[in-house]
Amino acid sequence: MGMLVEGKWHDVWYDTKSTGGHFERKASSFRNWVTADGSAGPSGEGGFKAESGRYHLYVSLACPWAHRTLIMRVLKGLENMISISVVNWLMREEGWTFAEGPGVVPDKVNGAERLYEIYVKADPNYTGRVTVPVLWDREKRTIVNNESSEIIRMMNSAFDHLGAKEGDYYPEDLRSEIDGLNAKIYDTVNNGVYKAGFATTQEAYEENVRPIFETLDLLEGRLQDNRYLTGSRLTEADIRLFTTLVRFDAVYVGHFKCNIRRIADYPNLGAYLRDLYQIPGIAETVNLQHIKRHYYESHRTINPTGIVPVGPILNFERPHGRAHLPSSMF
Ligand SMILES: N[C@@H](CCC(=O)N[C@@H](CS)C(=O)NCC(=O)O)C(=O)O
Repeated sequence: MGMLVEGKWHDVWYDTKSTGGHFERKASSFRNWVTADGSAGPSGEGGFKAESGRYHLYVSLACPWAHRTLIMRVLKGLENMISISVVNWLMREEGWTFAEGPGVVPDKVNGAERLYEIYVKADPNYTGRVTVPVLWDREKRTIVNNESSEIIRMMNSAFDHLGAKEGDYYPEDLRSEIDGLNAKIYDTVNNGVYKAGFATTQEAYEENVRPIFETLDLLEGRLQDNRYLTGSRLTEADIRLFTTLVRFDAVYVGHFKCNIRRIADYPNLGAYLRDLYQIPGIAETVNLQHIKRHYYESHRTINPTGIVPVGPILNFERPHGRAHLPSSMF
C-alpha cells in the first residue's frame, strides 16, 4: 500500500490524522474520454477515438470500482474490443502487482510487474495514488482515464457503432433520477463502507456507519415494487450498487464493521442482489476469493493477522423471485 510522489513509489497508509479519523478519498487524476469520433468528452482532451483492440483495461477482481467496468464490458459485449489484465488480490508494500496466482492475468501490453509502473509510463512525474481501474491507450501509450464512473459511461455508448451490444444504461429520460441515486449511493454506500471501515476514531466510525443503513433501508422500500432502482430498466445505478452489495456480507459486515444488518436480512435487497447476479455474464465477473483475500490480507492496520474468515455461506444462485416485477429491455 502506498503512492507515487513525483514518479517515485512510497509505501504509506492512508492519512486520517489530519481529518480527525476520517478517510477521505482523493479524486482520480486521468480524465480523458474515449468517444465514437475522438472528440473531447465532458472532461480532458480529445484524440481517443473508439477503436476495437486499441484500449486495455487494468482491473482488480477484488475492487468494487473496477468491478463496475468489468460488468459494463460484459453487458455491452466489449470483451473482444477491450482487453484486460487482472492484478493479484494482495495489495501490500508495492501496491497492486501482477504476482502469479489464480485469476491473475499478467500485463501483456506493457509487461509491468506492478501497477505503478503503468502510471509512471503515462506520467513520469505522477504524484498520487495508484488505483484500479485504469484504461490504457495502446496507440498513445498513456492512461486515458482512471475513474470508474467515467469509464462505464464511455463503454455505454462510445463503441456502439463498432458492434457493441444493444443497451443504454444511462438513458436520457432517467438521467436526473440516476444522478440523484448515484450521488446518494456513492456517498453513503459505495464509499460509505470505506469511510466506516477506514475510520480511526469511534466517532468517525459511528458517524459513517449509520448512514449506510439509512440508505439501505430506503432502497429496501424502493425495491419492493421496482425490479431495478429506477423501475423496469436496468441502469448504471444498479451496476454501481451491485458491486458493493455483492461484497457486503462477505467483507464489509466483518472487516469494515458495517454490521447493523446484513444484506441477507433485507428480503428485497437480498433478492435484488441475486437477480442482478443471475443476469447472464455477471456471475463470471464475481470472484469471492479475490474479494475476501484482498481486504482481509491487505489491510493489516485493520486485520493484523491477515486471517481470512471461512464464512459466511452465500448462495447468489438461489431463486430471486422477482420475475413478476415489470422489466423492460431498454
Ligand atoms: N474513484 C476511483 C476509486 C478507485 C479506487 O480507489 N480503487 C482502489 C481499489 S478498490 C485502489 O486501487 N486503491 C489503491 C490505493 O488507494 O492506493 C474509481 O472509482 O475509479
